[in-house]
Amino acid sequence: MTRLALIAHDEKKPDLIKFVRRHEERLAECDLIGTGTTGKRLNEETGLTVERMASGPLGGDMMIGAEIAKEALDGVIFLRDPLRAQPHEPDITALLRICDVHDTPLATNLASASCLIEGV
Ligand SMILES: O=C(CO)COP(=O)(O)O
Repeated sequence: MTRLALIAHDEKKPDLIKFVRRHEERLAECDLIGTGTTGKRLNEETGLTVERMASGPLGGDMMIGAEIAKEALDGVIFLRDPLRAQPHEPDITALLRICDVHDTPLATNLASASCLIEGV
C-alpha cells in the first residue's frame, strides 16, 4: 500500500484540508501519516484517518524524516508557508534534504501535490 506523509504549516492547513477532501477517494487507498496538528485537523475535518506524529515544532518533521530514512514512505506532501519563518527551520531543511537523499517524491505546493498523488 502506498504510504504518504501529509504536513502543512498553519497558514496552509486550510489548503491541505481542501486538497485532501478533493482527492479523498485516491487518498483512502493510501496509508497516511502526518505531523501532530495537521493530522489532528485531517482526522477531524476529512473522512480519512491519519497516523499522527509529534507536532512539527516538537520534532514531527524529524519523525517523518526518520520514516524516509527507513525507506518506509512513498511520498511527502508538505505545504510549507513560504512567507513566514518557522522556529524549527533546521528540522524542515533536514526533512527536505532526506527526501532528496532517498529520492522520495516531495510536493511543497498544491500543483505539485496533484502531480504526486497521480504518480505514486
Ligand atoms: O510545523 C509543521 C511542519 O514543519 C507542521 O506541524 P503541525 O502539523 O503540528 O502544525
